[in-house]
Order: sequence, then structure tokens, then C-alpha cells
Amino acid sequence: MERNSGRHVPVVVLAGFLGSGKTTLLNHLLHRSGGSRIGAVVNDFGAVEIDAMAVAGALGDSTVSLGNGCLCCAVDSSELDEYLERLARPSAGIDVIVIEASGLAEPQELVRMVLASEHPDIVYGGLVEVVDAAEFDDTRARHPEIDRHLALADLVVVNKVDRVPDAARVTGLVRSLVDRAAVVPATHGRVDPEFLFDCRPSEERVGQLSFDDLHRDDRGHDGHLHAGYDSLSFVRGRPLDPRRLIRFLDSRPAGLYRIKGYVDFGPYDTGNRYAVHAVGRFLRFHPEPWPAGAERLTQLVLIGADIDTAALHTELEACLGDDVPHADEQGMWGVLRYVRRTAEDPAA
Ligand SMILES: Nc1nc2c(ncn2[C@@H]2O[C@H](COP(=O)(O)OP(=O)(O)OP(=O)(O)O)[C@@H](O)[C@H]2O)c(=O)[nH]1
Repeated sequence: MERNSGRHVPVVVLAGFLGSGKTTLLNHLLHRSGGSRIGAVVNDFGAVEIDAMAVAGALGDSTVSLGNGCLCCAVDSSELDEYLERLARPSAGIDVIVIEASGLAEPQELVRMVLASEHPDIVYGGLVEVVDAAEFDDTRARHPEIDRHLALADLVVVNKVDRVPDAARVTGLVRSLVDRAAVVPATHGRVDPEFLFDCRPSEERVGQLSFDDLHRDDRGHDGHLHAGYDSLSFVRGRPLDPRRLIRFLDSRPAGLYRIKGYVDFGPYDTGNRYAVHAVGRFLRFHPEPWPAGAERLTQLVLIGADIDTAALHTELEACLGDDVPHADEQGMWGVLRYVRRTAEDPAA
């Protein structure tokens, strides 16, 4: 692909099911993009913008966030256009824009929105689909439409190959489902940024997409991946009790597929907040120092199908800690079981 010559900024759509590793990949790109400056548009499904928080530090003013709901269901694309306009301005000095879609977005809707943009300085830069190798079989079984998403992709990153014994089988299966896309295995989203900048589809392929896949149909949003999914946001200024939270997490219902956010354990660790990620049955905590001046908040987003959001909310309330100034030493043991301190597993 030609790099931005000052005329056209490519816009890459980064999609993939809940928890597949989109934010991790975007963060990798931001740190490894060499001389290229990346602008990011982040779209979360939950009302608290956890993904935007996770990428903001690396980007400063070149990230914008479209929170609360799926971008694919935005009434019109003018809001997106406004953001793209801001990022594509020559003064922003941005070479490529990446839109990180919510894990429940319909990629073809996003591609359509980019193609429909009237902004003269941007050009559609391709669809990147991230796949969670460990969850791929289950996700496909629950959502056969994933195959359709992969068929639209220009690059598929088969992520989390460290979590599967049969990475070659999963990669082969993905290859059989794509059209012309390149398929690259990865761990923690570590792909060569050139892959993304190079994944721009040919004119022919864009034409094919816009004709076959991109016209708006009249199904409404019933057939969308997010139909049937609910999300719940939990924000509190009072610390959580680690034992109670672990009890909640260990007994979480099967439909609660994704949890992400940050937890304040108050006196149990005054220096760190704990990024938490649950994807299916997988659970991980990453302690990280509180950013300077950050308000000490617990902020969680829970996403799932057939979940009782009111009951989950009540259960989370019950995880709030008692107002004790001191913490007992064993209190964090349950949490620390889910912390991995190796270079192989950096915080997302
Ligand atoms: N073991 C392993 N974990 C990974 C890998 N890539 C990402 N993760 C972890 O998977 C979890 C989800 O990663 P994210 O990057 O937040 O996923 P996402 O696709 O942005 O999630 P949503 O925005 O909720 O759809 C985090 O705990 C990551 O650290 C990987 O290659 N291997």
C-alpha cells in the first residue's frame, strides 16, 4: 500500500469477537509502528469506555472514543465522519487511522460507514479480523455468522496461539474460511505493523464488498451479533473486597462471556489498580500502578447473553469492601492466582 502522501489517510477497521485481542493488537501497533503515526477510534459496547482507557495513554490526542453501543448501529455515519475528519487533518500528522470495533459489531456495517464517508482525505484501508484461537470452535458454534465476517476480511490475525495445543489446525481452519485474506498467527497481537498497513483491499475487492455485502438491508439489527447480548456497567468509588470478588468471578454464569475493566482493592494494594479480563472461562488480573492523579474507581463492564443484569449488579454491590483501614495478608491470594508476571503476558 502507498503510505500517506499527504492526500489520503487509510482507515483500517479492526474487528473480532469479544475478547479476541483487538485492544492488545492496537496497543502493540501503537508501540511498534515505527515512524508511522496511528490515529485510533475506539468503540466499546458497554457504557464505560474501558478500551479507550486502555489505549489512551499511548495516544494522547490522537484517539477518539465512540462509547456506549455498537458503532454498527449508529443512526448515521456523521459522528464517525466528524472523528475521521479530525484525525485526517494534515495538522494531526496521522498516517493511518484504525477503528477498533466493539466485539459485537457487524464488520460489514463499519466498512460500509467508512466507504460512505464523504471525507475527501480518507480512503478505506481494509478489514482486519482478530480471532481468539482458544475460543474459536465455541464461538463459531454459537455464532455461525463469524464465518461470514472472516470471508469479508483482508487480514485475519489468529491470536492467542499460545493458549492452544493445535494452532496449526485452527489456522488451517481459518484459512479455509477466508476469501483472499492473509492469515497470520500471533501471540498478544504481535503482528508486523506492515501487515496492517499493507492489508488494503484492491479496488476490485472494495467494489465487490460494496455491492454484495455492504448495502443496507431491511432486517434491522436482529441478525446482528449483538442481538441477544446485554451489558452492564459498574462504577464505584469504594474499594472491592478481593475475596468477595473472586467468589463472584468463580461462580459467574456461563452466559457472562466477557468482563473487563479496572478494580480498586483499596487497602489490599494501595499502589496498584487491577486490570481484569475474563473471556469465556479465562480470567486474568494485571496489577498496574495507578496513573498519577487518577480517581480511585472500580470500573467494570460485563457483557453476556441471557444474563440477569440486575442480579449481577446486586452481586457486585455485595463485593464492595467493608470500610476497614487495614488488609489481612491472605486477602489477595485468590486474586494473585490469576496474575501472571512474565514478559509473555503483558497487561492489555
Ligand atoms: N494468553 C493470551 N492472552 C491474550 C492474548 N492476546 C490478548 N490476550 C488477553 O485476552 C484478554 C482480552 O484482550 P483484549 O485485547 O482486551 O480483547 P478485545 O478484543 O479488545 O476485547 P473486547 O473489546 O471486549 O471485545 C486480555 O486479558 C489480554 O491480555 C494472547 O495472544 N494470548
